[in-house]
Amino acid sequence: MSAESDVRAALSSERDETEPTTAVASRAGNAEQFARAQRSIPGGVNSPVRAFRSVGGTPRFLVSAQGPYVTDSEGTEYVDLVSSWGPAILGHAHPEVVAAVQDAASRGLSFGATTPAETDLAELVRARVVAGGVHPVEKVRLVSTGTEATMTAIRLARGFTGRDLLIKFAGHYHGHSDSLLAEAGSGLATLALPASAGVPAATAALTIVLPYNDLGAVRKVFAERGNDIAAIIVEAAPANMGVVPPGAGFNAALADIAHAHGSLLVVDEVLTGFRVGPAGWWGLENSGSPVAELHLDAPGPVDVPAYLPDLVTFGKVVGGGMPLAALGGRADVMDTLAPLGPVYQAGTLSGNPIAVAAGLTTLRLADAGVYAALDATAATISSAVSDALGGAGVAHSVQRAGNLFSFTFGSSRAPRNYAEVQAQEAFRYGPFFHAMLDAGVSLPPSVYEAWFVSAAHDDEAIGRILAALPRAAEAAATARRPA
Ligand SMILES: Cc1ncc(COP(=O)(O)O)c(C=O)c1O
Ligand SMILES: NCC(=O)CCC(=O)O
Repeated sequence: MSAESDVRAALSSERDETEPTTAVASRAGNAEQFARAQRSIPGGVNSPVRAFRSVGGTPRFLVSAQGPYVTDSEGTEYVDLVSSWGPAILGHAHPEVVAAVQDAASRGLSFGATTPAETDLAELVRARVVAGGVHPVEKVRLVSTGTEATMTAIRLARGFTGRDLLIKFAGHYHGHSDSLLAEAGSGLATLALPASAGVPAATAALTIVLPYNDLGAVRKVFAERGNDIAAIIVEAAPANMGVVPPGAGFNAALADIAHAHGSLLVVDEVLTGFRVGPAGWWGLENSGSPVAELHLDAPGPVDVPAYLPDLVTFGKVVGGGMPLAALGGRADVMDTLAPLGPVYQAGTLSGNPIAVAAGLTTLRLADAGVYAALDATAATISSAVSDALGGAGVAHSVQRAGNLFSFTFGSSRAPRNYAEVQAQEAFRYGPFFHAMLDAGVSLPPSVYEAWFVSAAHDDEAIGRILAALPRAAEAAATARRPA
């Protein structure tokens, strides 16, 4: 008997009767997997957005992913429009990224010490975030999740300004730290949770939630409490209540208002950063791109004033599919972080060498051709979905922010804030989603999430999506409002 089979025998003698072996487990179907997962994991998921709660049915248990496809434990392949919620811009398991990860792993999984490669990544982030020769990201710190990046950014803003109040916008999601969960988008929107239990009232009271795209509301709060406000935090282009692009000049006005009161502007590019363009949404807004394409509400090209964020947060693409995120910004603010300054932030796995290798390789590969492919694929798919819905008589609007897009049902008027998003006929999405899934296309399991394309979505993958649309649109058309 080999040592391995000894260990297996010992383990199986301790195993409870219902617990399958790994070999059986990986062959079991999705329903069986879900039942098993729910016995050991709350709700069977490690992040609520995976739970299919708003669309119903059984989550697919994925075992592999390659290019534009994911494969579940039943061996069914799906064209993937979740892309790991954003990171997979090159498609899944890009060979060069996998090779970089394997190479890094062979040299050690984690050192808990400084490495040359993490400086390479910090330099690359600084260099890429540029418009008109201006680099707003002067210094960078690497962390492991987007949640940590925004949590650290607001602590830093509070420490730097010596003020406690924060402004966030309804429907924006910045991860799950206590200060940022009020009226948050993403899974809280999907589950219709106004906030999270467990956040102390005293903490929640320091976050002022305002309606999005409403500068009057921002000006009013600053007029009343401007001297106590540490920062405004805003999704660069919101994509966690579906996609709701900022009105023309909105972000620039936020910067002006904050700066006029000695507050900071924290622009959250965890989702948009290095996905919507090489320099993120800030880069698009400030690089002379045709503004009408960015701000769908604008009648034509608009002269959007340039603005500078004080802090910017990154996640998802910057880690190339590994747990890595970052915050960066003004050197004087960033240097308030320990060990130089009094604001503490740390992490056993911060700047993990394998994650850094994945992020560096992904960013190096994400060239102009990749962004052109993402934009073209997003345009093709979003127009085709809109045509199919229109053909089936489903009133809807398409929202786009660069290559991010989503749809709202029930009206052709594009929503501009969370209240307008919530007023839609969300019940049409579940049947639409399941018709797509049955046809082998995996969409985000919530109407409140953006769709994510990759540069690996080729004609074959796009063809499969287009072929699935007529029946899905029909399913949306015939959906009935729940009693
Ligand atoms: C805009 C934004 N900020 C922050 C986060 C939190 O990132 P993470 O899930 O890595 O904690 C997300 C997504 O999850 C996001 O979309
Ligand atoms: N747009 C929503 C997310 O990216 C969140 C992913 C997660 O919380 O698992």
